[in-house]
Amino acid sequence: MSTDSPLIIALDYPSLDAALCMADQLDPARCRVKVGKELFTRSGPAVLEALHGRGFDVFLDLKFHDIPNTVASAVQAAAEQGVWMVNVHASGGRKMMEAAAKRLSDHQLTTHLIAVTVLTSMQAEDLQEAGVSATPAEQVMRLAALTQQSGLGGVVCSAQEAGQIKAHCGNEFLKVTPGIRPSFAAANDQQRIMTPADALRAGSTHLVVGRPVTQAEDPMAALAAIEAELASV
Ligand SMILES: O=C(O)c1cc(=O)[nH]c(=O)n1[C@@H]1O[C@H](COP(=O)(O)O)[C@@H](O)[C@H]1O
Repeated sequence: MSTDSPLIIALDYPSLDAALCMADQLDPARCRVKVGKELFTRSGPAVLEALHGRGFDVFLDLKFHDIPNTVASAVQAAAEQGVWMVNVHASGGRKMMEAAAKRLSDHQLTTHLIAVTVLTSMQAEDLQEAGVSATPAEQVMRLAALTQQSGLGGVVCSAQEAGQIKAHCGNEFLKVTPGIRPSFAAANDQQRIMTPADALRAGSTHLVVGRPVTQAEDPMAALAAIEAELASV
């Protein structure tokens, strides 16, 4: 099943059971789900099978970053398990991204391949410490352009950069934005944040939401509040 909703719920849980407990409250017609490093490392591919069996589109968020052949093979392995979307780190460079994109097209695999630009938990001083003198916005734009030139279909960025990416890379290029924080939620470890409605207005094509829903006292009420906010855009 696919959905028109831009929402992707991050199932950041320490076990398959906990993730499926949340998934069973969600509706695949109203959102997609994301499987990240903790859950996948604990559960393995079983979680993908379980979520696909429940009708969800799955974003496998393992942020591959390695030599071109290794990343291409990992992306192929993900796509062959039927995931809707998979990601790599754009800072792995053009050759790595081109190899991954080529591997999917050589095997007629239609999984969306996107690249993380600058993590939403980072701000200017974090980049400087890592030897990058550009501002987060400049670095995101540089990596988004490189991602598009390398043949990928979109990026992970913060919603604060989505508008500029839309202007330079077009409407079709996906802007998947974590760091979404409704007014009722805490920022946690996120730095470059935006509310759901503002993120959609800014040009995000997909909104990744984790703790504001999964750690809420009433997750379904939190999700409904976010949906109501998005309906007003
Ligand atoms: O690739 C990602 O999904 C990602 C990239 C990024 O820059 N920032 C980011 O937060 N994420 C993921 O998005 C989710 C955000 O979760 P919350 O902060 O709980 O809403 C987590 O699963 C992160 O791993």
